Amino acid sequence: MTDWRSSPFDPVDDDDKLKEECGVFGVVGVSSAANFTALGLHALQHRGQEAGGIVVHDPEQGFNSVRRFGYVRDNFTNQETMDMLPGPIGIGHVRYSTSGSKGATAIRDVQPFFGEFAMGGAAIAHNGNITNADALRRELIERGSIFQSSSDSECIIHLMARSLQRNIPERMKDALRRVEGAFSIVAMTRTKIIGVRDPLGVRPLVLGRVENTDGVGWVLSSETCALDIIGAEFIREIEPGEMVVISQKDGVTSHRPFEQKKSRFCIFEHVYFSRPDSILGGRSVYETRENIGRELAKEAPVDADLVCPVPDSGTPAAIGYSLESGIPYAMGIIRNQYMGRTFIEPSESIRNMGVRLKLNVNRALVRGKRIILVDDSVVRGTTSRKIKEMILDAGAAEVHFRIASPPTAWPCFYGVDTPQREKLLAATMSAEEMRTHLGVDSLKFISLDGLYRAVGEVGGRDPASPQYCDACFSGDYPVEPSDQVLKGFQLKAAE
Ligand SMILES: O=P(O)(O)OC[C@H]1O[C@H](OP(=O)(O)OP(=O)(O)O)[C@H](O)[C@@H]1O
Ligand SMILES: NC(=O)CC[C@H](N)C(=O)O
Ligand code: SF4
Ligand SMILES: [Mg+2]
Repeated sequence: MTDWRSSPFDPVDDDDKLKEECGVFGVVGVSSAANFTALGLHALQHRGQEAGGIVVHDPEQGFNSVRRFGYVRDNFTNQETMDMLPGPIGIGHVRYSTSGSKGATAIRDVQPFFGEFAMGGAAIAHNGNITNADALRRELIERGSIFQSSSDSECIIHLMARSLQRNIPERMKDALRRVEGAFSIVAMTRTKIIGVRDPLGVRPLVLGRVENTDGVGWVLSSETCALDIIGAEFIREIEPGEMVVISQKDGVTSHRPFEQKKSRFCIFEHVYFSRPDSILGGRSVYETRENIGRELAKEAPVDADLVCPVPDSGTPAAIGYSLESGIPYAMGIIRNQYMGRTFIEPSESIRNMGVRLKLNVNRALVRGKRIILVDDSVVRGTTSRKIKEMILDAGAAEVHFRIASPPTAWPCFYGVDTPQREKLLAATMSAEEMRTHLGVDSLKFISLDGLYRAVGEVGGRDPASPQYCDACFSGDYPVEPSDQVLKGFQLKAAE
């Protein structure tokens, strides 16, 4: 196996799932920024369940922070903790690691990160992944930086420290011009929150406005679902390559620190990561997923009795498939609501058990029926293989898998923790080999063009200049993952 991920700074590859990413949130101009941030992070919990943190600033008590492993609801609901976080301005982060330590192993890698500069303190929360982080870290360490964590995101703080600019937003601009890869960042100073998206806008970030007893407050969030929970109004998306600097006094100012580029938003946000009640690119994620299901039904029809989703993320696509095909929709698999979005399993047997703990077949419904199972993705095939066994055990006559994304054949280096390439089913098997491996009657994936049509690109994917990042399907990386290439990762062109 190629050891293209190993470096002293890399995590141990102990996990096999395509996991979520991180969620970032910030607010200014409210009486208790920590309460708003805790609510916002709770709404973004699907983006990261390993750990969460909040940093606030209060004119009298200065900066304070709490960073903990686990869920927001367990860490940021008790009064004692919240009393430690006073102030009208704050930012927060929920983490799924892509770099540095994984899981609940090193609290020092939990964000937001904080730095004290000549002009005052600043904290940053980062969603994404820096593709030249190893190179930057080496350079910074050689020049005297003392790192506190093993996270890629910490490089930004050190780059800011080395900048000669006189204020924090300008130092951030300097720092981020050196950073490659994907970043949606929410940062704060004593009086301002700052939101930035990388030039390609790979990760989402939105701006909201919240009226409260203290007047008008401003909010930055990974997704709009976190605006809803605090009663904030969705104003707009932060644009790719844009930096907004927001204070209660001056409102929102927009800056363009980078050279303008054509955007390459992550197409998988539409398929899986974002919450279905969020708005992305002017459209509800739910609506897009239903469209994906409709496209899939057009591309890959099959005669069957029932369309059943693999809950939760397969549900809207299954509804779309059913509406388009006219085959009735049914809840053939029931999800245990007490299981988190992703069950992190250390071994194959526990992994299989994880699927059983989370999903169960509705036996009475599927017996003797030809079932179409719709899921959003097949990564390693653990979920699909187990579900197929369970549904055949329950007496289904046929099982047809329909997948709402193309085969995942390449790792993501932009903020989603994917297994090594060798562990991705589609990296080593053709669609027919995967069908045999999973032991199903048929297996079809939506085409890349079909997916583009479903997200609103009527002409499909423009191969000369793709409208989205789709590297995990196409191997076409919009930013070269330079650290990985140095460690031996083979790009498609090199194969
Ligand atoms: O092929 P695999 O390696 O099994 O990975 C693919 C599965 O993982 C995800 O589900 P997950 O259970 O993580 O989250 P969900 O509840 O949001 O669907 C995804 O929705 C697929 O069902
Ligand atoms: N998923 C993410 O966006 C992770 C952010 C950052 N790279 C970390 O590992 O903490
Ligand atoms: S590689 Fe896939 S998951 Fe990663 S940013 Fe691109 S489309 Fe999204
Ligand atoms: Mg799933």
